[in-house]
Amino acid sequence: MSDRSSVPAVGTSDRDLHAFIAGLPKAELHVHHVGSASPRIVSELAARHPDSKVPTDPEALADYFTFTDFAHFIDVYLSVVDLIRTPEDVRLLTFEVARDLARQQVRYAELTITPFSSTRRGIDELGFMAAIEDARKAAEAEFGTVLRWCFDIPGEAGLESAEETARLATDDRIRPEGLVSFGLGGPEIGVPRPQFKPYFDRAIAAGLHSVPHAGETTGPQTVWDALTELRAERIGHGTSSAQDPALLAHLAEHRIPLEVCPTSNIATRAVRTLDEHPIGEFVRAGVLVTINSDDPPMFGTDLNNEYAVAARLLDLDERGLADLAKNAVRASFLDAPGKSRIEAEIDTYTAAWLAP
Ligand SMILES: Nc1ncnc2c1ncn2[C@@H]1O[C@H](CCC(=O)c2cccc(C(=O)O)c2)[C@@H](O)[C@H]1O
Ligand SMILES: [Zn+2]
Repeated sequence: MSDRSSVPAVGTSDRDLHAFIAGLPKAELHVHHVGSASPRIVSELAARHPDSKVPTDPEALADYFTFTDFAHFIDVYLSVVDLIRTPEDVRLLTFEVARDLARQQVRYAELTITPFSSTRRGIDELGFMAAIEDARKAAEAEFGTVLRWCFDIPGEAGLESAEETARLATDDRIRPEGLVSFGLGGPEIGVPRPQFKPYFDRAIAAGLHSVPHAGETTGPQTVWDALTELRAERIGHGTSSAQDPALLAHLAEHRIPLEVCPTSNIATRAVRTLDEHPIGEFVRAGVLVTINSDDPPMFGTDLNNEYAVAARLLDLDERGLADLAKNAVRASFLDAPGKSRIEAEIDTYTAAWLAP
């Protein structure tokens, strides 16, 4: 544990809370595969494919990852998608993302992957699936971090992308063993959720959980649509739910967790400032909140920093942070023994930290 001898005995300094967070065992439920490519991974991929417009120098990359709005973010995101061209690129990305998660004491992560974006760029579908599975098994063996997949439809790419994603997620000859859920991402404006109902129905019938993004860049009706049409079990972001008290009450009553990604919402300009973030309203309404990082290097954050942001916005101490970490474990699609194991680890870690 860290050196805590120089901090006051009463209360907790920010430095102490950061150290607590850094060692806290965590689950990450909302993080995108390509959006997790660190500057180191981006540089390595860009060096493999020097014709790309993505800068390799970390300082230039920080500038490149400054977004004017959500549409600009998606443009930049797709330029990084363009760097992933072979199954070996996919394997490298996946394994290195797991390494970055493990360093933050993430024990379990559901990684959102958009296979359509890779197969339409010419990567062989079976090669793609073999690459993520190979990385998943190697990462679990080397780091002890368990990875699971959410395949998401990039909604703006149209129903063709929905059909392709549903096919890849439900065909027993193709779907990877680590797949647990089915999602929907990308811009929401002009991409109504109900049109994706048949694809979610197929995925749910194949045993997958429904976890669409909704209410990130449009109003609460999108969240209602995700619940009623797509049978969402968790909501990606759900930020605009705060505008609808009946929706908040519904989320609380039905124990539908929100995957909150505070820094992402500022970086994409979905929310103006952190102080205006509705996370406090969610908690006060009794909604189960989980803390996530979305596209951490692109937003200049990581999961530990998101917990620190949450601690500030919700005025949490160590016990409050441990409860948040347990929320994510409970809201995950990990099996019951796996959940109990991580929850026990969180309790043991917190008790040892707080012991006099
Ligand atoms: N905060 C976020 N909120 C929402 N989504 C986010 C977020 N972060 C990352 N994503 C990812 O962005 C993808 C978008 C990809 C997309 O729209 C698109 C459109 C047209 C063509 C193609 C193509 O591949 O040719 C792709 C989503 O599928 C999702 O996985
Ligand atoms: Zn997302």
